[in-house]
Amino acid sequence: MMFSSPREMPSPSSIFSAYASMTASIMLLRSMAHELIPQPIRGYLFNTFRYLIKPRSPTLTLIIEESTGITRNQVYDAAESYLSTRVTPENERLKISKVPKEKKLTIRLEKGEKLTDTYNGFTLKWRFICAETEKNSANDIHNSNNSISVRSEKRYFELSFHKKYKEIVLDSYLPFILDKAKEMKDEERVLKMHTLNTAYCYSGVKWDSINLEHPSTFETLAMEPEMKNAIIEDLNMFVKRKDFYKKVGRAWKRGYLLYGPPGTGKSSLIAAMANYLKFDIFDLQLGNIVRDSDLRKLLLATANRSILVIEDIDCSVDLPERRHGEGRKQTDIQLTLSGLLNFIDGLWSSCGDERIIIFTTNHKERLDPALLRPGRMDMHIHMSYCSYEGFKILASNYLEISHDNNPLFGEIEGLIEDIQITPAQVAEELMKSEDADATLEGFVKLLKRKKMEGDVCENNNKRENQEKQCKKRKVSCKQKRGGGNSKSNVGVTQRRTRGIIKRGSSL
Ligand SMILES: Nc1ncnc2c1ncn2[C@@H]1O[C@H](COP(=O)(O)OP(=O)(O)OP(=O)(O)O)[C@@H](O)[C@H]1O
Ligand SMILES: [Mg+2]
Repeated sequence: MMFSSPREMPSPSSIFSAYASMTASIMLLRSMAHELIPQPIRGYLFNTFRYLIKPRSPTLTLIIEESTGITRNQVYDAAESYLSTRVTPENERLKISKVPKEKKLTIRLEKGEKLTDTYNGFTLKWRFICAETEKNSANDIHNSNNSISVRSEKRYFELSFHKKYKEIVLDSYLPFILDKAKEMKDEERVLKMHTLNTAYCYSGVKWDSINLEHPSTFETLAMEPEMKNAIIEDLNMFVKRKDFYKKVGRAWKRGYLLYGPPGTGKSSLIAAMANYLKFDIFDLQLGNIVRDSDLRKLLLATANRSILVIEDIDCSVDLPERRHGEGRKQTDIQLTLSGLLNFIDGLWSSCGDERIIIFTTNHKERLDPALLRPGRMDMHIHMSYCSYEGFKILASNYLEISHDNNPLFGEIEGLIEDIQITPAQVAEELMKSEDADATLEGFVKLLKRKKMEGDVCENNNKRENQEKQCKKRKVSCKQKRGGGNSKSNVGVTQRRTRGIIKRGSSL
């Protein structure tokens, strides 16, 4: 269609006639297409045309369905947990529930609820959708008269964000949500302590479990900070090295030997490790196991992500004699600790992941050297008497005081390093009263008293040692003592090394 001059405006009648002729052409084309192009191709062309002319949206929406068909969708479950922590005052309807074993209330979004989250400085919009669907039951397809329609709910999340963040969302934001949800699940997990039930002695022993409610954590544990950090680092390294263990062909396990006097926190450290890793504890009291077959059965019944504890192994190594004394056949007794370790190694290499084994003893020197040789246990941890660092942790836990707000700390620092006092004894002293000053004064008196006793004891030991040395060298001890400056020994005590960690080459 042409206009007489480019400056001339088209008249309404000419616009109308142009529109009419364009519509007529489209109608003609449509009817020709109907005649000439088959239906499926026509549909395809129509959709393509629509796609091409549709205005582009900058937003990408991901649909996260509850199930993948066969199994649950982990992203959905993770998003559900994660979003419960992102609830804002904008939300109007939330679902709240609690089941008996859970510690906390569970919060979930109600259908239709929306949430806005930010990640790396950009915004993401979440919407929870719950759509009701109606399906005919499969059995009734052939029998339309009796067809039963089954109502079901389809639940999913819609996650919308700007398209340019697609990579970040897929590679970083969603993995972050998966990790976060795992962390939350671990936190909520109720840990179990499994002990042997000996009531089944004749039909074999079995595990009984109770909730592990030991409150010990690395924060409450009185230990040298370097030693504590070394243990935490070792545990962190262990849990993240699944692929490494697989690559080098080793069982994914770690062994710790805790040794030291009673009351220095060996059992507390085990509980702290379990609470930190969220691992269950299996407390294997070897004294209650009679047959190898029972031991095998018990070990097979332990779960992954667990700590197998064998306490007081210096007592357990006498097992054969004890059993023999009880009238058991020698053939029943094939258990030595290093034999047990080999056995566990073999078992866990084939069926076990993320296993920790901990032996404790009060007398390391009494242990079978085979157990102590390098490579047997990965870490030897010496739990020793309370140091000043340990005291500070206990004082803060029990009395909520620190060296900044109490002048007696200086005096305690000077005294405690020279005295053999276990953290258990310190804890007991600090629990005596709620009055922090009075408690610390009493504690200082106790340390002074102990120091007096300790000095006498240590000086006596020194004299005995000197005499032994003198005898060896066939020199008269009296002569030497007479010539020496005996005063120099008075009041001098040696500082003990507290908390030694020896690392064996890994198992
Ligand atoms: N290092 C520590 N840090 C904090 N508390 C401790 C520590 N050591 C001991 N305690 C306190 O003393 C109590 C007894 O300690 P624990 O049972 O851990 O000692 P243990 O070394 O296992 O003793 P045993 O050799 O007799 O089994 C604990 O419940 C805890 O209250
Ligand atoms: Mg103990």
